[in-house]
Parts: sequence; C-alpha cells; structure tokens
Amino acid sequence: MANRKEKTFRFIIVGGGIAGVTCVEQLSSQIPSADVALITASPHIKTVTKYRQVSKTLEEFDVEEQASSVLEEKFPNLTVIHSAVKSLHTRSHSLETTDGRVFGYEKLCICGGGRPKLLTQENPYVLGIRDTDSAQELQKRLSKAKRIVVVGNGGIALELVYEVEGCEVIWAVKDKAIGNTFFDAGAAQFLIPSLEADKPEKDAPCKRPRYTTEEPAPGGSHTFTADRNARRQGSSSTEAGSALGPDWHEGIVLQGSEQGTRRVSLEYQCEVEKIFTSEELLNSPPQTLGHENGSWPVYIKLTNGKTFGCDFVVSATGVVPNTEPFLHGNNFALADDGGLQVDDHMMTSEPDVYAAGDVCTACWEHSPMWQQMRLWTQARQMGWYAGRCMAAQVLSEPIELDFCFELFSHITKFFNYKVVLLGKFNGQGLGSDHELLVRCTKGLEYVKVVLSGGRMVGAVLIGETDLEETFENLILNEMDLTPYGEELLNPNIDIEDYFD
Ligand SMILES: Cc1cc2nc3c(=O)[nH]c(=O)nc-3n(C[C@H](O)[C@H](O)[C@H](O)COP(=O)(O)OP(=O)(O)OC[C@H]3O[C@@H](n4cnc5c(N)ncnc54)[C@H](O)[C@@H]3O)c2cc1C
Ligand SMILES: NC(=O)c1ccc[n+]([C@@H]2O[C@H](COP(=O)([O-])OP(=O)(O)OC[C@H]3O[C@@H](n4cnc5c(N)ncnc54)[C@H](O)[C@@H]3O)[C@@H](O)[C@H]2O)c1
Repeated sequence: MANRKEKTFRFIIVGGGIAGVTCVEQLSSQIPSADVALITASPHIKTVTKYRQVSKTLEEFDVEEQASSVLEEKFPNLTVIHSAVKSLHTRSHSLETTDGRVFGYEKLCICGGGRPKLLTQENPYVLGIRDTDSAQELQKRLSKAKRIVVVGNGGIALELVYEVEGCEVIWAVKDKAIGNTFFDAGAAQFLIPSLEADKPEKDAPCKRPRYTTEEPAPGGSHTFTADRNARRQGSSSTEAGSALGPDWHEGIVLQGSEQGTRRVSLEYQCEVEKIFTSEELLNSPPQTLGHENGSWPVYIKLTNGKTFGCDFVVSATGVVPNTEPFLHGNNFALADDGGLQVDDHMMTSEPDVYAAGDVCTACWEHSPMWQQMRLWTQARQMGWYAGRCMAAQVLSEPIELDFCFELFSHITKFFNYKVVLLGKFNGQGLGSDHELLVRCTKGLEYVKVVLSGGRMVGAVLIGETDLEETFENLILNEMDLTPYGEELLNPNIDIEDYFD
C-alpha cells in the first residue's frame, strides 16, 4: 500500500445500505464518544424511519434514501466518507479507498451488500436490478420496448412481471410454478389469476417496509434522483448503490412502448440455453422461433427449444455477496454461497472484522425456525446486532444471539396481496416429516400451515388474514396442535380468541 494512514478510527463501517447505517446508529448510540467512520460508495445512505415492532418478530419500517449529512448531524462523532474501499489489509488493520486514501481501524464491519448474479456479464442486452441507477436504466429501456424476457422466479421477477404494462413479457422460470423462492405450487395457483386480471385501481393495504427517496416529487409520487457522477466516480459494478427494497417499482413508471395492460406468457421448467444478437441468429442453424414478427436486437434460446426475440432480457436470478473488494491478501472464510462467514457475534474469520447484511452468511447454529434470506429486514437486524456486538466487545459486556434470529418472519406484497412468511414457510429442511393444512378463498386469501410432530413450524399467509401474530405465538410456544386437527383453519372459529 502506497500512502500512509490518514487517520485511524476506533470503528469503521463499510457500506451505506440498511445494514451499514443501522450498525453505525447502534454503535454511536452505545458508545457516543467513539470515533466512527462510515465509508460508502453510494452518494446517499439508507436510513430506517418509522420503525414499529408489530409483534415479537414481525417489524414494520420505512426506509429513506437520504444525504449522509442527516446521519452526521445525528451523531457528531461520525465521519461519512463517500468513496469505495479498493483494498483491505486486515493484518495492518487498514484499508485503502479508490481515491487513494488510507484509513486505520480498531474494529471494522463490512456491510458491502450484494450484487445481481447475472446470467451473463457485460452483455448490453441483459439487465440486472440492484439499486436506483439500475431501476432507472430499466425504466428508460422499457419505455421503448415491445417485448422483454424476464428470467428468474423470485422476488424481483414476481414484482416486475406484475408491474410492467404496455409491453409483452415472456417469463421464463426453471420451476413448475411461479415464485419458488417464496411459494409452493398451491400458493402459486392462488396468485396466477391476478397475473391474468387487470391491476386493481387501488393498492391493497399492506404496511411493510416502504422505500422512499429523500422527498416525494410534487403530487406524492417518488422519482429516483440518482446522482450518477458521484456513484460513477471510480466505482465499478461491485460498488453500486444500495439495494432497492419494497415498493422500489412504485417510484418508477414500468411502461413499455405500447398502450394496454400487462401481457405475460409463462415458460415453465426451462432455463436459458443461449443469448445472441440478430447477426449471430442469422449465422446460426434455423431456430424454432417463438411467435416472431420482425427482427429483434437480441434473441434468447430456452432449454425447452423455443427461441424468442426481444428488446432486452432482465436477469432476476438472485444476488451474490459483494465480497470481492475485501478478499485479496486476507484470509476470510467464505460460505458456499460466497458470503463472508460470520459467527453468533457477527464476527468473520479475520480478527476485529465483523460483517452484516447481504455480504455475509450466518454460520452460527440456526434456530430450527430461522433461515437466512437476503432481505431488508434481515439486513437491518444483522446491522443492529453487529453494532451491539462490536460495542459489547469493546465494553467487555456479555452478549447473546438476539431474539430476532429465533423465528424467520417477513412481511411483503406480491401481486397486490399482503404476504406474511413465518418460520419454515415452505417446509425448508423438513423432508417428508411434515404435513400441510391449507385454507383458500379464491381471490381473497390463501393460508398454509406447516406442521411437524403436531407443532406449527411455518406458515404462508396471503391476503388480509390477520393471523400472523397468532401463528407466530403458536410457532414460538411450540404448542401441540394435534387435538385441533383441521379445525385449526376452520374459518368459523375465531382462532385469535381461541389461543389468546
Ligand atoms: C430490486 C430489489 C428489490 C428488493 N425488494 C425487497 C423487498 O421488497 N423486501 C426486502 O426485505 N428486501 C428486498 N430486497 C433485498 C434488500 O434490498 C437487501 O437485502 C438489503 O437492502 C441489503 O442491505 P445491505 O445493507 O446488506 O446491502 P445494500 O443495501 O446493497 O448496501 C450495500 C452498500 O455498500 C456499498 N458498497 C458496496 N461495495 C462497497 C465498497 N467497496 N466500498 C464502499 N462501499 C461499498 C454500496 O454502495 C451500498 O451503499 C430487494 C433487493 C432488490 C435488488
Ligand atoms: N418482496 C420481497 O421480499 C423481495 C422482492 C424483490 C427482491 N427481494 C430480495 O432481493 C434479492 C434479489 O432478488 P432476486 O429476485 O434476484 O433473487 P431471488 O433469490 O428472490 O430469486 C432468484 C430466482 O432466480 C432463479 N435462478 C437462479 N439462477 C437461475 C438461472 N441460471 N436460470 C434461471 N433461473 C435462475 C432462482 O431459482 C430464483 O427463482 C433476493 O434476496 C430477494 O429475496 C425480495
């Protein structure tokens, strides 16, 4: 490393997303006198606002993209450095930023987030969605598009295919049903009619983390004002802005070049075999073209033998932890999914280095009812807990794994329905040792309960069921529900009173 240390901070947090900002807030609250630096590649930071604990594990909050001065005013001992970390030297407890500055730290927390796991890199016709910039790029490209292909079957794909209008969407999923990361086939069957119907005039009520930019544009809608220059300075795809979150699509117009509503064609149980331009198409053996008319800028051949021309492809195929800037020359233990391994004190394998959010992988022995998913809620919880652990270590205070990791819980919205997921909501890891109870009212609600050994271990609630708190308690209390059998979901029994 060329330059000498400009300054040594007691604590440095890398990453201005939910995990990093929550970690800063927790640390600065625990030790107000501590010298803390937040180094982030994004021009804005993400702050949690209107936080409310809905129940033991369910939480609601808004997230605002704000100027970092807001945080510095709140915490006088905080220094926000807008730059990307280029290299980390854990042995000398120092790091270098892309603008050539070197800082020392006593304790470090890496909250570098994730980046889209793209089908193919550097293909101008394949878009990933991660931050405000990429959401704006999508909006711009979509406004001229007649047909796009969406590949992937998780959160982003579910939200995108529901929101896009005025453009044909070919949705290619490798599963037998939609939404495999959140739903089983039964829930998918409940949701499918919403894809074929027009969007309702008003949104279903669903209080959950809302994503807003700094201030709503006149008229209440939100526009994304990405400061391209700041973000583009020396940053590469690994140092993009913070990840989007709930309602990311409400801030942008997902309108194709044509009039009319949503048009989605689903291609099940297939993956991408090849992506090629019109020139490459002409030089390749005759393809079984899908319902083609005219030449397209890009073609995508699926493993079911079909080839579709389109304006561009959205790769909604998951995230990879953004560890790359921190690994060289250090000995971080990585998990199978590429995340920095962290223990039950959010510590990595490198001394004095913690990690939280999408960049890390929880490698402590999980509660039987909790699993990691790269979500805002977990990024906030991890950032908060990492801050507590760093402070506890410095203050020599004992600390144990926080209760929020006892039960997986997630509130979101898909296809204009409120969705609550609890515990082993898809029977994760239970093999055949579980049974399901399902109650479904078409177009209204879908309730699925996962039972193992007579106890509730997971649930999927779609619609305004108001069952989340009762089911959360039943899971946490490990109550034997065998005596109730199918009566458990009898709509004529007010289950809240029954178990309150
Ligand atoms: C399109 C989309 C929609 C989503 N919707 C939801 C949802 O509805 N609900 C939900 O719960 N979750 C949702 N998520 C997931 C959620 O956004 C993430 O799990 C969460 O934001 C991760 O927070 P984080 O702080 O770990 O990472 P990020 O928010 O990605 O923040 C990482 C930060 O690190 C900075 N950084 C990266 N590299 C460097 C470097 N080398 N030096 C300095 N700084 C660096 C970045 O600039 C950024 O500020 C969505 C994600 C996407 C992409
Ligand atoms: N409402 C919400 O809770 C919400 C909404 C959007 C995003 N998110 C989160 O943001 C992150 C990014 O979302 P995402 O949708 O990209 O990830 P995801 O993990 O939700 O979904 C990835 C999907 O892509 C599929 N896939 C992976 N590789 C593939 C390939 N080569 N070909 C075809 N399919 C492939 C997976 O099977 C999965 O269905 C995730 O952590 C997700 O949980 C959450």
